[in-house]
Amino acid sequence: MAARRDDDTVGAAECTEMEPRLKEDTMTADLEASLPSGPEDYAIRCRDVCRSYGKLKVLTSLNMAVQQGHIYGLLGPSGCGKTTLLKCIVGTLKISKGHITVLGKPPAFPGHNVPGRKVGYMPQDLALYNEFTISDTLSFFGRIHGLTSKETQARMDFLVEFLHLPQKNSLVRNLSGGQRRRVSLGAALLQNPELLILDEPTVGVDPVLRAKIWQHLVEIVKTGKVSVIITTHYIEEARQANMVGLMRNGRLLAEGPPDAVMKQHSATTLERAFLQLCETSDQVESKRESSSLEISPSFLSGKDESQPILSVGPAASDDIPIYSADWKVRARHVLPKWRNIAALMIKTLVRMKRMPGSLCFQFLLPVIQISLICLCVGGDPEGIHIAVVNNESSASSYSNALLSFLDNSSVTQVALSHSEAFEGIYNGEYWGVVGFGKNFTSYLTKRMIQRQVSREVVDGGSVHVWLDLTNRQIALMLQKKLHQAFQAFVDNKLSSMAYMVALPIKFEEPIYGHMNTDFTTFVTPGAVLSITFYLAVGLTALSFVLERKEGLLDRCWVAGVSSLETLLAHLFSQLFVISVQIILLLLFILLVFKMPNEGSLALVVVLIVLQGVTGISFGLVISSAIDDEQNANQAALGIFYPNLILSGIIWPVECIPYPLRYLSLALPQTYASESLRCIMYRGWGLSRMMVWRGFAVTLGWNTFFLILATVILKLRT
Ligand SMILES: Nc1ncnc2c1ncn2[C@@H]1O[C@H](COP(=O)(O)OP(=O)(O)OP(=O)(O)O)[C@@H](O)[C@H]1O
Repeated sequence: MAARRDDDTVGAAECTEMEPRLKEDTMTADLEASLPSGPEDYAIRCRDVCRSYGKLKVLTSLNMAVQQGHIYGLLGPSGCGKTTLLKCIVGTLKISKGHITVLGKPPAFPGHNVPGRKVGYMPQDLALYNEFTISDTLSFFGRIHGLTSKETQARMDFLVEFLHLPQKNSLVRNLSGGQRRRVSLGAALLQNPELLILDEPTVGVDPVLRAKIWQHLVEIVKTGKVSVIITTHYIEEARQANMVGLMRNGRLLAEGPPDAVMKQHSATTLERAFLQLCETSDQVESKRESSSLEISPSFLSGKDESQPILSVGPAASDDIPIYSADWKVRARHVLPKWRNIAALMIKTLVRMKRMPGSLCFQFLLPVIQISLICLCVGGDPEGIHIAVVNNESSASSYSNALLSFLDNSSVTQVALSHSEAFEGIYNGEYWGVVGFGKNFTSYLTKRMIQRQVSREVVDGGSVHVWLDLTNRQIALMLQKKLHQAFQAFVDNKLSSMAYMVALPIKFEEPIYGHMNTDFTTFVTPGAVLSITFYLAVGLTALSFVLERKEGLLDRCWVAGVSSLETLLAHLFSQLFVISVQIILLLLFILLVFKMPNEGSLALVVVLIVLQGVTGISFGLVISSAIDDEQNANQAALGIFYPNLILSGIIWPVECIPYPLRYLSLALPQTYASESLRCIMYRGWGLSRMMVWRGFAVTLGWNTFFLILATVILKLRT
């Protein structure tokens, strides 16, 4: 550890430097603290640090120095900016102005383990995974810090005893508020960090344990290798700190050893000294406001405000060194660490294991959805009532013969008189009226065997149909069923001579597909992609939102996990879920619903998996960009319907008018659905443009979404 000097005069000298700025409050500091000799002796140095939330200035030109091997108590009223300052120090918040060094380098400097193993951070929020046990929690952070399981176990045993934690296998969600705070403190202490940053660690902790925690902090800093910065609302407990910084309205009012601060204000308690400082500060403020014309320009400069009334820290104007790292270190810093990815993946899997109901639901949901689509969409309507007005009375008439060929499962015939039939269709009771004239049999026979017949014979020998066309699918089905019944009737009556009454258009065997291909066959490939995509969006859209809200994202970041590692870990663990979903989906559509697959099953699987990855990536974009669950849900849901409609999944793209069609073609599922249909129904491979472009578009969207999510996450942490 670098040498420190004990010098009572330095602080006084530095205070003297400030005299012109705060003449009326001249305070001769009687400082007993050992002062550092060089910049490397400071665990933390903040110079001219500014930070705002929108228009709200939270930190204004703040200067602070935490010496190596010291406990620094950061005190101040609620809302004065303590948490904001700590977040700036650990690098989870960016400062708008100024300079911060932590353990000798700026936070997040390449190759510097801050954030990382060197810092133990206990945020104000609990930032714990509720589904974890105490043991899971400490093991998770142990893995991230690269501790061996033996080391983690040893530290865990110590911390459980030291912090009076319950059984290691107790679930965090079942612990009391105070117990959770202690687990959170344990996670910060786990890897024996060089710098401990503790945001109100003693809230909700009983006085005995509070004293024990302070005793532990005092002990660990004794080695000189560990420094601690701690915020607390219990001002008096900070007397055990080597230094205290009293903060108000985003700046330090005073910084010095607790005894010196108390002596300065002839106060018997630190709390009293703090109150006096606040009063003095208020008086200075009001004096400055009332006699602003008499005050020297230097008083008015922003820098004055930044200087604590009592200070032992270095002058803010010290030269700021330029830090550099060679390209290898930079490259290593950017590259994701598999250790962290593995730790995060294990974390997700453990959480899944702890929620088996939710996991089963996730696995079964796609199967339920595709089953509903196959069962309910695209099939022929059944039990459709039609009114039959048959003016022929003979049982052997052609009308009766023809009606006997009508598919009874789809069409229910109701024999009625002409007036009843039309009254029924007008009342919405029937979807159609089928009428036969009284000479239908004789006229039809004439039509079939005579070369030339009158219009009256043609008309009388025709089946007359009046349809309710308000439901196109039902009307189309009735037309199809009547044509099929007539064809079957002709085949039956004329057998080999049936060709004589055939239409002059002949549909040969289809090149691809089957004569009786239904709408379900068209919908299913697109539906499979759409289900996979949206379930993946749903799985990930909230992942960061909740973690960010609970402070978990920040905590992991301070532990040294990068944005890219977080993204990749989410991607890989969700891949496991979507793989199971896809296997179940395929089993159902191919084996249960017997959808044809003429092409390569491997291509089918790869395309569906890639669409799942696109969904995950898109979910990650939502999750990175949006803070609030409701907004994230709305974004995921809001995009669902337009995408479904525009992707040609439920209706052909060819029906979409220009220029909307260009938008449709650019969407992730339009070409992909077409590609999947080509593979499954035409048996095509990757050499066909219609197949490979589905893969290309999907890969393009994957890359775009992943880069976008990484950039957003990086910018926001
Ligand atoms: N994300 C945010 N967006 C907008 N304002 C914020 C945000 N976080 C904090 N603030 C505001 O910044 C100010 C300082 O907040 P901060 O949490 O740093 O205070 P604090 O001193 O830690 O308070 P406490 O002791 O109550 O935790 C407060 O006025 C707070 O409302």
